[in-house]
Amino acid sequence: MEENHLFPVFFKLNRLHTLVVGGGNIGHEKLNAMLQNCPDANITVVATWFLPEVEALAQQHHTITLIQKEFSCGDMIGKNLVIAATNDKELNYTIWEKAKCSKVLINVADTPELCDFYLGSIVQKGNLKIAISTNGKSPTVAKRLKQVLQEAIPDTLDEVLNKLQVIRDRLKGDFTEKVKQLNKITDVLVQEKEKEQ
Ligand SMILES: C[C@@]1(CC(=O)O)C2=NC(=C\c3[nH]c(c(CCC(=O)O)c3CC(=O)O)Cc3[nH]c(c(CC(=O)O)c3CCC(=O)O)/C=C3\N/C(=C\2)[C@@H](CCC(=O)O)[C@]3(C)CC(=O)O)/[C@H]1CCC(=O)O
Ligand SMILES: NC(=O)c1ccc[n+]([C@@H]2O[C@H](COP(=O)([O-])OP(=O)(O)OC[C@H]3O[C@@H](n4cnc5c(N)ncnc54)[C@H](O)[C@@H]3O)[C@@H](O)[C@H]2O)c1
Repeated sequence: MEENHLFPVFFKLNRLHTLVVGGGNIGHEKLNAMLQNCPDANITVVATWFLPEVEALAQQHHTITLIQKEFSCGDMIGKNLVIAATNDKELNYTIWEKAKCSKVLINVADTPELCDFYLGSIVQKGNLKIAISTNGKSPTVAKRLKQVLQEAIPDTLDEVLNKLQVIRDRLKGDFTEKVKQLNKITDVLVQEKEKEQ
């Protein structure tokens, strides 16, 4: 079976500065995805025009800056991540070239081969977050799987996480002993599943 070699990480987008080039459908989709995960994400959107939905997001989130203009190399200065989401493939390629020169990580929405990272489909339940990737094979399947997992994971799991955090903070002993105790307490989570089988 083919393998997915992507390595998932969870970025703190309020501590980074992201540039999105393009404020149309895809710019909006990517902006929305970031804000649903991190409402105070620090994002600058550069585009020649913006969808009203993008303008509305900028109104709701004061950490979003919209700059109406054509992309220029200077836009890359001080950015950590870039998403190229214009409808101009050549321009997206130029943005990729500039990102490479500046050593900035880039996602080129219309060209997976040029992407340093993909956005995942995200399941959210309180403190729990699961990121899904299909290796770029089918974002639609990623979305469907997200819906299935969103339903299947009980809301009470967040209470479990909070209680475990209290226990974790109270546990005494050295690191190995703590890990042993936490594994013992949470053993029931896997035992229940084994009983069903
Ligand atoms: C997960 C999600 C995150 C997000 O964007 O928030 C995401 N795409 C989502 C939706 C979605 N995207 C597309 C459709 C239409 C149906 C279809 O094609 O299936 C739908 C479904 C819909 O909208 O219902 C079209 C599409 N997408 C890409 C291309 C380019 C290409 O493949 O060449 C094209 C064709 C453009 C064209 O044909 O013109 C590329 C990428 N899309 C990815 C992520 C990355 C791979 C993720 C993975 O590994 O699975 C990757 C590689 C790069 C990236 O964008 O980061 C989000 C789920 C939303 C949710 O969870 O609700
Ligand atoms: N990755 C994905 O999930 C995904 C999904 C569907 C489509 N796509 C691809 O994404 C691309 C964008 O599609 P769209 O529907 O958002 O297009 P769109 O026409 O809705 O928006 C294009 C945006 O690019 C901006 N733009 C164009 N030239 C510019 C310039 N010189 N400087 C600054 N901004 C400029 C426009 O101002 C506009 O905001 C398409 O190539 C499409 O194939 C990707």
